[in-house]
Amino acid sequence: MSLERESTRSESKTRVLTHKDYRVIEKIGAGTFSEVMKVKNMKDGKHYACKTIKQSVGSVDQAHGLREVQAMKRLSPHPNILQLHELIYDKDTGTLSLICELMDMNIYEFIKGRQHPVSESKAKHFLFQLCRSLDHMHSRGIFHRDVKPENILIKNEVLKLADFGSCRSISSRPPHTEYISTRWYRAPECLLTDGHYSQKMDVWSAGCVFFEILSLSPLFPGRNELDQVNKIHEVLGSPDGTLLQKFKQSRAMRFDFPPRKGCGIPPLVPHCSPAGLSLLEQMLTYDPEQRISARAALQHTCFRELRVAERRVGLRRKGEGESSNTPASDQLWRLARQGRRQVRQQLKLEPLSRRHCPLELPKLNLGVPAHTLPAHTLPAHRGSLPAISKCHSRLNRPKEEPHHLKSFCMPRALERHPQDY
Ligand SMILES: Nc1ncnc2c1ncn2[C@@H]1O[C@H](COP(=O)(O)OP(=O)(O)OP(=O)(O)O)[C@@H](O)[C@H]1O
Repeated sequence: MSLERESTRSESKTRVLTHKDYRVIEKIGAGTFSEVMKVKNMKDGKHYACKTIKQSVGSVDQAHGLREVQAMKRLSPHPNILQLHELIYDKDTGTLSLICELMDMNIYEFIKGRQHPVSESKAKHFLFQLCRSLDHMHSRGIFHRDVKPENILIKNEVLKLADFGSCRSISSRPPHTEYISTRWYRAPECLLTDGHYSQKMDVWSAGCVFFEILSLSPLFPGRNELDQVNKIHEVLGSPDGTLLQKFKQSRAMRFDFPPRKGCGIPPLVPHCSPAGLSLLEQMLTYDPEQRISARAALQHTCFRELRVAERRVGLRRKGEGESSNTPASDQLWRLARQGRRQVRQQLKLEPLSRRHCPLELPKLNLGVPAHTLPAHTLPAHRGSLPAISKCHSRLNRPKEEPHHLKSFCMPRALERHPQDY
């Protein structure tokens, strides 16, 4: 078997190597479109994750054109983006494998079967890193479109966003016709418009993930798209007339919701601090234009301790000439924990008016082309959950509807059963 390996850094070099370069240790994950194995590099002795794409790829050029590969190359290196080490392409079978850094587990695995809630400081530390990865991505003109616990990987308190197979260029103009995002994490604009959504959809999904880490159950576990909208309205209420009108303008079919008041988010996470709740509510704002951006989220009061700790790590690193052995994120978390009591006391002393939630618009760097394979080689949608995922709540995690359901069934269902809302 001849395999071609291309370093992701020097794209011009292609060399033939044998399968002996990597030894498979065990299977660690599977998705609809890939299988992921833990492998050992026989040369450097290090362990990696090898993601083998199920669909065959026609050529090395096509492999480099895959949006997942393009996005990983464009976004790396970043402390919160999964690092692509190299690509391995088997000419004979058209099999493509992405050799990536190895992580311990995904966020779903981290929370499933837990008896005790994750502390808010830990959940915030994860969310901070997730917002950093999204801000980085959005500022480079790409949005992810499938942020969910299974696509967020962790190792030693460090979080990395993974699975860039659904990502899209921010500069590509809506309507987006592909079927995207996993139902429970799908933003209202994705559910209620014909593809008129943008990077704020990632912020919604991240808000759902934050809630899930805090409460150990999904916030909007819809059984289908119609039920998904219903679940959102149970909590947030139905959108007001102006917003509804805005959504309707970008949907071919008619839909109406009788006014409904939701229960709100606070009773669902009674243990969450006011600052945590404030950020959660801003991330889960129905109107994408009013929803906080990833960049503004990073400046939220909720992350003040982490920002302070980050500055301290930065200063310490500078002082040590960047030679610390402890990962920055570990140090950050430890420092944040140390400083928490101090900050809590400060917060008690501060007048309420100072606990504001600053808003700021993201700087978007437009113009990243979306690289896609021809339709016959690229899967039409990438929304389903990995086979290894098991139900951790009373409901099964969602299996995705086929593409045609997105286009036709949802509006008809809404028209036929407006009383459901
Ligand atoms: N670098 C890694 N380190 C450790 N585990 C990983 C790594 N990459 C992927 N995994 C595991 O494999 C699972 C599937 O990976 P991934 O989501 O990238 O595949 P996919 O086929 O694109 O999935 P999907 O069906 O969501 O599109 C992840 O949820 C994770 O548990």
